[in-house]
Amino acid sequence: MDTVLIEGLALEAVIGVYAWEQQIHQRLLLDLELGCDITRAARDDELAATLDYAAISKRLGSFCREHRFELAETYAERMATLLQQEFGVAWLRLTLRKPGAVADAAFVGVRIERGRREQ
Ligand SMILES: Nc1nc2c(c(=O)[nH]1)N=C([C@H](O)[C@@H](O)CO)CN2
Repeated sequence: MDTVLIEGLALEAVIGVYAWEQQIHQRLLLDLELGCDITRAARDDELAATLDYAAISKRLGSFCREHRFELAETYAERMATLLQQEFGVAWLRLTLRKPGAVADAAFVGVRIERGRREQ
């Protein structure tokens, strides 16, 4: 299966289990691998035949502006569902990092895979 990539997408979100975290915006970093057969897009040089990484990046930015959750897990799961439902993504691997959340770690976060990966 081919893959459309988005790496290091910086998102501003209200996230965190503590009350003070619900009062501020924090930066999240998102890496996405999106399963997609790019054969027809490449053959026809046609954006409409593939996943538009610019449109997806923009939509995820608006999603973060419209929602607030406590857990990284919740953001990850909800963004995966959005990608499946709004963009028809059959398989995805999503890594969500929360830089600076743990003082001695460069990143903390979650990684999930959803859907069935075709060969
Ligand atoms: N598995 C998780 N653990 C923790 C989360 C989380 O979202 N998932 N969040 C926090 C706090 O919000 C933390 O990021 C603030 O320092 C703690 N553990």
